[in-house]
Amino acid sequence: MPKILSVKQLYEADAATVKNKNISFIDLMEHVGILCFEWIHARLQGSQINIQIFCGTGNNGGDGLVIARHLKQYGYNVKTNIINCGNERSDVFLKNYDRLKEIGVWADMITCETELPEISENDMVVDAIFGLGLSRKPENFIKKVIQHINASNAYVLSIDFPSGLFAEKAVTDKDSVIKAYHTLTFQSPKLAFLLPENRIYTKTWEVLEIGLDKEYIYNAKTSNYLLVKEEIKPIYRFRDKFSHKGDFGHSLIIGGSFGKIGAVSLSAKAALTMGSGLVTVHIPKCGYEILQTSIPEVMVEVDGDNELQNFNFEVLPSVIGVGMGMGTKTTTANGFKKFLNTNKIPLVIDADAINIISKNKKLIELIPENSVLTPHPKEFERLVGKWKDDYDKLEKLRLFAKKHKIIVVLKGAFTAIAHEGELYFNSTGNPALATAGSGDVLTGIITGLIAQKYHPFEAALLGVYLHGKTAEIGMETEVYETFVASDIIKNLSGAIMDLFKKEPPIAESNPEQTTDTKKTKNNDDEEMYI
Ligand SMILES: NC(=O)C1=CN([C@@H]2O[C@H](COP(=O)(O)OP(=O)(O)OC[C@H]3O[C@@H](n4cnc5c(N)ncnc54)[C@H](O)[C@@H]3O)[C@@H](O)[C@H]2O)[C@@H](O)CC1
Ligand SMILES: [K+]
Repeated sequence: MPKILSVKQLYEADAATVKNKNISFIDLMEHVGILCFEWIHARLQGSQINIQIFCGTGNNGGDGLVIARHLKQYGYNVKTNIINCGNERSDVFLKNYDRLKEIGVWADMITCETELPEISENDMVVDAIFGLGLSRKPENFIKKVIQHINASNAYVLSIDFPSGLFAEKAVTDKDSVIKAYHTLTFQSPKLAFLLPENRIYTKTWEVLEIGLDKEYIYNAKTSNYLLVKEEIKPIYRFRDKFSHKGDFGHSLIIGGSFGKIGAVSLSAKAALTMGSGLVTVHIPKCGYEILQTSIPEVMVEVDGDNELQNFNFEVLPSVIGVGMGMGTKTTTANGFKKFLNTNKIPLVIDADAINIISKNKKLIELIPENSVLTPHPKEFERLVGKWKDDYDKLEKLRLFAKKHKIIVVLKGAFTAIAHEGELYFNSTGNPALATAGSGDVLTGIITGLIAQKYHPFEAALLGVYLHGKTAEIGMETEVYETFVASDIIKNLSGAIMDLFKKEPPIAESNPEQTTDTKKTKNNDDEEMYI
């Protein structure tokens, strides 16, 4: 599983690479710079637009100088600007400064006194001011340069990080961070790119595999992972030829109220389509005919007139998905509490069931171990209270799931799945999933998987991944707006088939050979290399 490494680990990986691969740091930087150059060259194809490179004086700036040299040697129109306000310069920055001079290019020094260079909106800006080494928020003159770049409307490509964005803590001054169109980041996905509050700093991003020491990375301990196809594929289980429906469990979907029977229908249909052997719904009487007519494969039990009150189901399910469209009326809340007091069956808890629990936190203790909760951020906030920033939110998520021995699926872009102190960020999906009923379908999918004896944690990983993938498949023929929750169910089959689609062969990254990048899909409409 791609690990999300910390800043400390990335520096250690650098050092381990230099030591174990017998490569100097300057050669490693050359390799990295060439990868970035190739990325740009593949897109510009020799186009004579103006490229303005802004370099700091650390190693991120060093990367910028390597990129500038290679672009220049390929005949591009490059202007290199060095932000020259401090006294510190890294060795490899200085070496690359000399190498640029050797091909006859003198970089422009922008000091605190000089005018800022003009940037046209037709220029391309390469931002190599700060990367991993950002130690404080950019201020004064450097902040002015950043604001100047942001105001230009030019296409900005950031190297490793949008300058001014911290890798591991929240931004406190939004005006001191580059707003990039795209970021080429090195070796590991960065936690900062997965947080909604940072979405304004880079529209899209991708990871360039720069060939850092594999052994170091293999042994590095982390509690944050990006969930990609390679890790999901082995979770999926093929069916045995002699299997029968009894092998695939019985899902019970509990929820619905007058006017909200659709939510249960979607969950039930999703559980069924995901492969649950049997599906029963337990709903108020007002939904009986709707369900019997709309999904003939599903069995129906009723309770209460317009909302649930007794939770007195008769079937013996393998798993229960509960809460969708259920409402939070006192009668329903009381029935749900009684149910929690006696229930021992694993649960997938969503929507109003989460809201009822939030209003009476003692109920959390009644949730069976290894149950799955699927809140969206607002529901999660009702459960755990407000957070300071997105980093704080993730820690709350990690602790909450661990403390209660449950799995929490915090929905959103890069849905985070928390289990035993670890976080898994989903890489599939797009804004098409921001549609009514999308969450109800996810609950149904996870319920249907648990019914088939997937461990609830595996069911959450596989379910979230497939749910996201359906929207990517949908965008082959539709647009975000027209994609609806039923389309998720319709595309489930395609999402599973996609797990086994052959990818084009991928070359290993090696600092001595500089032509490869590893590819995987991510972000809304860009490809991510990992
Ligand atoms: N980790 C890796 O795998 C590799 C990293 N490389 C590059 O090296 C970068 C890290 O280089 P460095 O450690 O030199 O760090 P940076 O180049 O990100 O910045 C460090 C310099 O900026 C100064 N600084 C930090 N915050 C400042 C602020 N707010 N105002 C003014 N000055 C500030 C520091 O004092 C230091 O001089 C990476 O981001 C990447 O671009 C690559 O060249 C090679 C491989
Ligand atoms: K940068």
